[in-house]
Amino acid sequence: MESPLTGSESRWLHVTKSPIPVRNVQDLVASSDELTAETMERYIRQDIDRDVVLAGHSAEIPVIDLAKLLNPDSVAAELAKLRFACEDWGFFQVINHGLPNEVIAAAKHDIEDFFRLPLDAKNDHAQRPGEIQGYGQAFVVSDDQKLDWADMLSLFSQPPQHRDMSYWPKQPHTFRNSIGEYSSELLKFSRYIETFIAKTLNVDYELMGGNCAVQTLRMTYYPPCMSMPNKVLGFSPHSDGSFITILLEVNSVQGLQIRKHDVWVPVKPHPEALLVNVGDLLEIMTNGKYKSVEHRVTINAHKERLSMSAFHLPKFEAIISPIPDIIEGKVLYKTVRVEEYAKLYLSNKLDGKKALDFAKISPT
Ligand SMILES: O=C(O)CCC(=O)C(=O)O
Ligand SMILES: [Fe+2]
Repeated sequence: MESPLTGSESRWLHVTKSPIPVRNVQDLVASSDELTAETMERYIRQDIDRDVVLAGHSAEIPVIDLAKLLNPDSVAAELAKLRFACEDWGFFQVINHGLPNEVIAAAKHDIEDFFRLPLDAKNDHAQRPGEIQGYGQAFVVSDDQKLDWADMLSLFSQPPQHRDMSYWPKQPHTFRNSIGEYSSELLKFSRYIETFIAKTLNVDYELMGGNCAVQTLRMTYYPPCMSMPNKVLGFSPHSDGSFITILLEVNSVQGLQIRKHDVWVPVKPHPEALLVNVGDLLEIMTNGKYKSVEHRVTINAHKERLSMSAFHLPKFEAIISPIPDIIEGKVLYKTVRVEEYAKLYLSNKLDGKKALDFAKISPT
């Protein structure tokens, strides 16, 4: 079947291809006799123990109530909370998000089912040769070539037009429907959140999220690591190259940590909430007022963690720059084309620097 993707969308798929061949972690864990010192070596990080982790702080991640934002009596106070969350945390939980429970339940169910499939069944999705790496350990390779202890499925999604994408996994057979529904509902939710974020800045929605046309979904499975859970990372420290990211913590197993004042703060999954974070492009547009905060995922000795991230981006042709009305003082970020930024972000050629650093205007 001919891919219905348009030019810029298929370019996105090209840039997400894995730069190095890597073994599928879930498969590796399943055949435990292969977990030798040699195979583990690529995952072990000697220095994670040195990082300070602040337990007991997770409850403080702001909780925003979408119902209160939609109520004229409570909107002002809730917007103040949202503004504080974006400035101070870069992360917030959203309750009363409006996604139907059954849509979330069906998506969670199918994500769990997908990762339970044997490897060749996961890979069984029609795709044009060489076009995308839909399933597998993708581009998450840190500079020292240490690998992340995770398996992932990345789907480019822009419902409802692209339900006919040729690379949906064939199993579970309800997957395309459940993930498609979730994706459509999430898009509606994101419009609200982007509108309210624009309101916290007193700018026009069209200037901000109004051009967020692209939603990419990434489902991640973090296998347990019995032998050395404190020596591997599920996801290396990074900030998201999106405008905003919306995370569904599929089975509510803890693992995500966010960096705040140079310590890692664990995020306690909130079963009723969606977790939203500020991405690099929103940081650029707000001239640094809203922070795209670094985060990572740790591994549990006994429990698997499953999550689904939805990255919201403006279309690839869009040009991003600090919005004049928001700038206080100096302009700190360059003007970037979304496509260029996405390529840089995914290129793994950053010499230890974050993509965001390249968008900063260096002080003269
Ligand atoms: O799995 C998670 O909790 C976070 C995943 C993440 O940070 C990402 O997909 O960018
Ligand atoms: Fe992330």
